[in-house]
Amino acid sequence: MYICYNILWYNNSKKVEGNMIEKILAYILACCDKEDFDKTSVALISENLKISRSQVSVVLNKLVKENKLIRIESKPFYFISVEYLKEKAIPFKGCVYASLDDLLSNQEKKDFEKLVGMNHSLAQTVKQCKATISYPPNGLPMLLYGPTGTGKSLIAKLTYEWAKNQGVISKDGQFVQVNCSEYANNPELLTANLFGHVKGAFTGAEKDNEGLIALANNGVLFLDEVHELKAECQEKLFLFMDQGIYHRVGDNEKWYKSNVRIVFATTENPNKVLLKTLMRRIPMTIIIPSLEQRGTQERIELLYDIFSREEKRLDCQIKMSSKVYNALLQSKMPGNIGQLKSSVQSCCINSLFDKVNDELVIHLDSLPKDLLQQVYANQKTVLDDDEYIYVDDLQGYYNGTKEILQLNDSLLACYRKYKEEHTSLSDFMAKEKNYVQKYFDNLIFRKKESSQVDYYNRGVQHIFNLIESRYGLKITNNETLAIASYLDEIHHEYHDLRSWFLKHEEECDDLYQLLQEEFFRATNVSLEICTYLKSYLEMDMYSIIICTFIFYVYNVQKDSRLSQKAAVVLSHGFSTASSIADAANRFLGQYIFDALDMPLYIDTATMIEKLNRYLDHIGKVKELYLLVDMGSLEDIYKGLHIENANIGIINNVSTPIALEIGNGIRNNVEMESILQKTIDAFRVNFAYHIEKHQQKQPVILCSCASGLGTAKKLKSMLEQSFPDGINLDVKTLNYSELIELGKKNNVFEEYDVLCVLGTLDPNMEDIPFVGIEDLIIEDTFGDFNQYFKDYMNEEQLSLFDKNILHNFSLSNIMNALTILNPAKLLEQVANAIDVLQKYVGVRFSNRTCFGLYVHICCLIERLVVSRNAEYDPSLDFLNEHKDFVDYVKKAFKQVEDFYGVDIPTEEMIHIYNYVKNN
Ligand SMILES: Nc1ncnc2c1ncn2[C@@H]1O[C@H](COP(=O)(O)OP(=O)(O)OP(=O)(O)O)[C@@H](O)[C@H]1O
Repeated sequence: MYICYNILWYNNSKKVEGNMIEKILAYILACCDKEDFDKTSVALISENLKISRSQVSVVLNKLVKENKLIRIESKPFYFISVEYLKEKAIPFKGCVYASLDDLLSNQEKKDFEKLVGMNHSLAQTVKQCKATISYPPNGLPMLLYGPTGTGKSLIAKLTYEWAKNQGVISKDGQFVQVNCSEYANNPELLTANLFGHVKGAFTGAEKDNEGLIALANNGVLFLDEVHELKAECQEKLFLFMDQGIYHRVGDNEKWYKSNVRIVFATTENPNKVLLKTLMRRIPMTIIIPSLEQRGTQERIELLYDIFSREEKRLDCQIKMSSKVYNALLQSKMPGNIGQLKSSVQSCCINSLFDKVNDELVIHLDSLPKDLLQQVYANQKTVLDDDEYIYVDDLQGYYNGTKEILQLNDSLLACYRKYKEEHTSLSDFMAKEKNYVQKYFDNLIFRKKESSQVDYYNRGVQHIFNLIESRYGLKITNNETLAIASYLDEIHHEYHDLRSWFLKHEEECDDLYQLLQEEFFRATNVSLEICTYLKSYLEMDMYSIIICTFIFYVYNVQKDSRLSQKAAVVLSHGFSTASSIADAANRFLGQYIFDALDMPLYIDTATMIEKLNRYLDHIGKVKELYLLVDMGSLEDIYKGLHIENANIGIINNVSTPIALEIGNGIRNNVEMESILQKTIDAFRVNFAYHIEKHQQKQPVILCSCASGLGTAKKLKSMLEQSFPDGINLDVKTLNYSELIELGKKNNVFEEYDVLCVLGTLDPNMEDIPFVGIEDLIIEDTFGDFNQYFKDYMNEEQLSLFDKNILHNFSLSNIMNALTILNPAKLLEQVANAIDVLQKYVGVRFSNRTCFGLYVHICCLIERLVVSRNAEYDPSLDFLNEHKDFVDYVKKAFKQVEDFYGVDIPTEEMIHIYNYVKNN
């Protein structure tokens, strides 16, 4: 549909196009001036200006993208001029609104909109409050539990306001707040105030008092600091909570009724301070996070919220020095948001006399004493350059381009470049993969402790277990966590993401189309992941999210050790091949077949071209099964660009044939017998052909980031592990050459590299990597022998396993690899790694620990031996991962001092990669 519009669009001359845009803009502005907003629908613009609907549509979309129009998504859509909104000083954010009311009447924030963090750290809290207060028929009691100053009272009040605005409680229902701590020494008075009393009930009770419970009838009673409520008073509440009836103090005869929703709040552990019988009656306990748990963005937003109120109150602009800003942003505040608020207010009071021309300037000396002390204790803050920050600027800081939107922008920019400059598809993919990988890496290292992330994490784990069994695609725990954090970002930035997407929808769909055509398997896997996620999270999976997953999966997929065999159904017709492949994959319960749908009248050359593009993307395979519908088998295989693999082609494909072949592939049956068995079973008129390409000699490549010396020692340990009579070749290669030249290294030209064995994954396309740690740990070394199945019989394989287990014990490796005292070195490195785990806040798996032990021990030895070697300072890495470098420095200080070495930044990158792949 879009393509069609585009053709029309470009067919018009520029001048006509310019006139048309002007005309439409002027028409919409005139309608807005007359407040005839509903005359700006596509149909009415087209009718009044006599321009075709499709042209109007294209212009309107373009103008929304350029921020000249706002789109109101009612039925039908209509459009508001941004010039008009600016003239009328009507504030707006984003370019799409659900209704005109949303845009025009929603200027004053109402109920939860006043709560900073409602879409972020408090999103779950707000959801819980809304659900509890509106639970039929009369809401349920709830308890807000969190440290002082975290906003419990505010949340209670906003819950009440929300319920009133939604009509959950009636307009006359009041919010009645009682602070139980004020009555700590006089519990009887609290009882009398709550339940009311009759005249003469106690000394001083000169007249009847109906009490706060009666006052809160049809509204909300908020009992703050409920831990101060004495046990007798808690007990008195039970009957009221159960049946809504009570006696006034001094009158045990008459029953009173009140319909009240109760919200409790406490700073103390409710299970310790409240009666169990009371806790039983409160079905919902909502935990409110501390200021520290809210994250920097939200803290800035809070600062903006508090400061802008002070600006209104003082009727002036406020600016603060960057030191003040840093202190307010970074200081520890046990009193949480309450303390942040009072600190800001005290800054304003202390600076009041420095007000010049309606501008209040806040310097460091206006900070409250406790913050000032923290500033002096933290030299870094004091040494910052002094600049001034206006309160209005803060908005830009927390609204600043969100990382997820930045990622999307980068993905689209790269796609645009690919289209405009016709760069190669593989370069384009490499760049896109990089953006996604970098983004996910950052997520791994960002703090992400929230119940929401935990929830996503469990879901992602479950989904990837399913994906692993179907597609053989494995991801690490860290990757699961990164995906969970990505979903958390989607959830938090949903509104901005949605606006972004609507603005770029057409381009995202184009990108998706390209990926779908070129990257079959990654697209299929991603679609399946997104379908699961969609039902799990109940959120729309925009095409840009699916594209992100495609890039991600494409990257992970290349490491998959199961991709040694590929099978593709190739058939004429709109979706014949896809249908066969899809049905077979479903029956087999595993993803075996890709599909290439071919137009009916495609010639053989074009078909082969398409097939070759497919082969380029699937990477290295040892066996390729081609299931075709017709055509000469010879013509096809002769044109294929595939090396070092056997190709089995069979014609007259159908679903049963695909099933038979898929079953053989799944059970690892040899190619020839699969195809012969299929022919025998179906006995129809079809043929197969196997094209055996000459095999290069197999080789195992040892290459270690810790140096060529380590690689050579590994080679000899591996050779000693081969059973007698096995003469597989093992070669070594310098790690930096491997990284720099990749598959252009001669060894790849001459040999069929089965896998790379070493200390750090060189991340090579299609070449599996086995870390030494995989051989040390019994659970994972089993994966290693799969590369030798074609070269050893069962008996030899089992002997090989035993030898590996014995030769590759940690102590054997250490003894073989270092000349330093291995036990001492290992102990020191292990201690340092323990400390590093604490700093980065991530627990390393056994596998990562073993990998790091071997890698770092070898590194230390290398540094000791080549003390004067020069290293690249890797400034980019230093800048991007300052914290990590600091952690490593601190954790390894003792090791460095003991051996008199300095771990260079270049090496930190390797350590970082280990931790990242944890
Ligand atoms: N999320 C928020 N957005 C905006 N302002 C907030 C937020 N949370 C708290 N505040 C403000 O911080 C101050 C302290 O909040 P509040 O009194 O509600 O905390 P509390 O948890 O009830 O404290 P306490 O336990 O000491 O009674 C209030 O002025 C409140 O308006």
